[in-house]
Amino acid sequence: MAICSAHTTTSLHSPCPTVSNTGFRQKQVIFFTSNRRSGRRHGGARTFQVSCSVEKPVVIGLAADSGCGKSTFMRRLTSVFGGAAEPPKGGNPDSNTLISDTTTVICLDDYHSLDRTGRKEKGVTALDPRANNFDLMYEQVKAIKEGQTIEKPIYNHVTGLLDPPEVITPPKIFVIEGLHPMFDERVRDLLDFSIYLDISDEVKFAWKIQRDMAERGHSLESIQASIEARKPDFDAFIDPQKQYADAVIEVLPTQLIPDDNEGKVLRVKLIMKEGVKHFNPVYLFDEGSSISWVPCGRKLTCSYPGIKFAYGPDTYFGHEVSVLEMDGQFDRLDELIYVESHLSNLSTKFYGEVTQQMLKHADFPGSNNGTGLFQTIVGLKIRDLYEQIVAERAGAPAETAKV
Ligand SMILES: Nc1ncnc2c1ncn2[C@@H]1O[C@H](COP(=O)(O)OP(=O)(O)OP(=O)(O)O)[C@@H](O)[C@H]1O
Ligand SMILES: O=C(CO)[C@H](O)[C@H](O)COP(=O)(O)O
Repeated sequence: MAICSAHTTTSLHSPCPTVSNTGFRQKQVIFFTSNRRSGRRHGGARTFQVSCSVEKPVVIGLAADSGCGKSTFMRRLTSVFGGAAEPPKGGNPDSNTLISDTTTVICLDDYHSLDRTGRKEKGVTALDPRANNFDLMYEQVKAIKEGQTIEKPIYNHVTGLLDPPEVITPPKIFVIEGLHPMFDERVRDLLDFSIYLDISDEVKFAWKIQRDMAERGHSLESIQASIEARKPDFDAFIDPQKQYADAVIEVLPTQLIPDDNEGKVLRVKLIMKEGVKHFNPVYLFDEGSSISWVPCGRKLTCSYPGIKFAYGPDTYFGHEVSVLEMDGQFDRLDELIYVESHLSNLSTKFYGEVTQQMLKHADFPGSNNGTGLFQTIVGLKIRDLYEQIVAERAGAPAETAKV
């Protein structure tokens, strides 16, 4: 079993033992501290007493712009593993980290090297690599992957300052989510699986308005200005990461309503890279064929503008991919079972698990459309990938369900 949990005393840089060991060991912790005013930081090693064991975390990267559904996706992923995720107990109330029994999700905003004032003074956005410490990101993700405990900085979104670091111990599944998980080649190479949430400008705008106007009291003009100010850096540093992703969830305006500008009905594509170890793309009806399917009728209730699925092979940044697409939205979530029964390679443990997950989180954004459906499916694929990696390490073939 994997987890190295930190206590508060003890020794130096030793990896977890190579045999299962539930006793305490002394261990080096890689950390960085920062000066709130200057944004300058220094690093070092502190020693902790830790309990170690052999299993090393599987590392997942999730990239997207701010406000594009990363937190919602993470809640769906954690739920697939059966637990609820919470901030570290007794830690900084403004921590960005979420921990469940199986997963630890860290937010890469914590590797901002410049605080809000520092960025303003230097005239750079948080998306600019110069505002982020990729060396530390790499060292700490690598350390976690090797089973070591780290002391990770915290970027406080409430104050805009860099807070004192928090201790992160290696979980079974370590998720790094944020703006740049695939930007730095060294970090990218540590990922066992990567996902990019590709939200089109029109949809991003609609979601931002919904959240920032309704929930945060921002004006329409300020939301528009903030999106436009970020756009050059988004195009230069964030968007190109999608070429490296093993799965991309692309969210576009519907094609079912001519000239739709409401952004409520969505066309969502799940782009799955072929040939990725431990990842078999989902397919509709017949693997490798090109399919167009309108399921509305006796088994699926559809009000205007209906629902349309498509599936087929394609290329994406020179890679062979399979693409599953859903345009439209569900009227009745319980009827999703009809769609689920026509999909294969879902990596569910039992018939209807996708539908069950979707019903469980019917109140999450996107539960009535392809965003929720594909996020749930990717969550199941990650569970499958994790189980295969663990079984491989143990020298046994994974007992994975391929419903
Ligand atoms: N699938 C979806 N359908 C509709 N709206 C969505 C969807 N996903 C997210 N949103 C909207 O976007 C907002 C942000 O979602 P979420 O908090 O999951 O994104 P995030 O990427 O974690 O944001 P941030 O990085 O700013 O914390 C939600 O409050 C909701 O308004
Ligand atoms: O792009 C972002 C990722 O979440 C944020 O804008 C960035 O982290 C800066 O945060 P804040 O706006 O709170 O200073």
